Amino acid sequence: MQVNAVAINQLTFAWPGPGTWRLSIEKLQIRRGEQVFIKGPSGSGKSTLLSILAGITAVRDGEVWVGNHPLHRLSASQRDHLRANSIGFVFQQLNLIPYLNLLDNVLLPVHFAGHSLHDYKTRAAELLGRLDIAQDLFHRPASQLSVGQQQRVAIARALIGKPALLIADEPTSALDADNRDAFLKLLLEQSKAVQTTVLFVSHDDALKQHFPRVLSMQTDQGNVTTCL
Ligand SMILES: Nc1ncnc2c1ncn2[C@@H]1O[C@H](COP(=O)(O)OP(=O)(O)OP(=O)(O)O)[C@@H](O)[C@H]1O
Repeated sequence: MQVNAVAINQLTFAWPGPGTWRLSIEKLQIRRGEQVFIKGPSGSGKSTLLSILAGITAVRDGEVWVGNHPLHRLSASQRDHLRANSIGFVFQQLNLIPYLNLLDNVLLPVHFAGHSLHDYKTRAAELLGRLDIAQDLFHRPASQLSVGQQQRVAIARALIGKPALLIADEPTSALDADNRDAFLKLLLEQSKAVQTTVLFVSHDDALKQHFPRVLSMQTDQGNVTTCL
């Protein structure tokens, strides 16, 4: 049976507090291996949706599945476990640890997931090689890398555990057009190589041409966002 990478049914979400904004998604299915561009104006709920899918924000109304894991039924610690084992992240601030060397940065998610680092060292080196990072850089602190190299290390780090899902939140917004396209190409190629489903959020409409599927977050006059 084909299991979706993401399935949402009858989800309604509101942040606690006085705000009127709501997220309402009746049905959304993303197949394994799909590469999806998520767009929407500021405040439309893109980060909220990613936070729900990453299991950081809990849902009470509706169903949210990541693979065959029902996030709506999991405890906070079960969601932490799922996040550490099944989800990779790339953000605009690449969040490399400047004083750790490049290999150790790539291996961080393995460490957090509680796996043996030894088992992943070869894979980290292979991944960095595919991303065109020379071996003599592996033991340099991340702070000594160029921005382009840091981006490639961030891709390697996000994919080291072959996560089911890669969440990319505005990772290209600080880049010029050439760097942006190169980064995106590598991210999509390498995700495909490990069959990771990609959810890529950006304000930049020009990027949607790189993605087979586009989801649009739209907010109506009643301040309710849905995802089409
Ligand atoms: N932690 C929070 N607590 C309360 N309200 C929040 C919180 N985070 C976001 N919101 C509100 O939820 C709504 C959706 O915000 P969200 O950050 O998800 O939008 P976004 O599309 O990611 O915006 P941007 O593109 O500016 O990052 C907004 O009305 C915002 O003010």
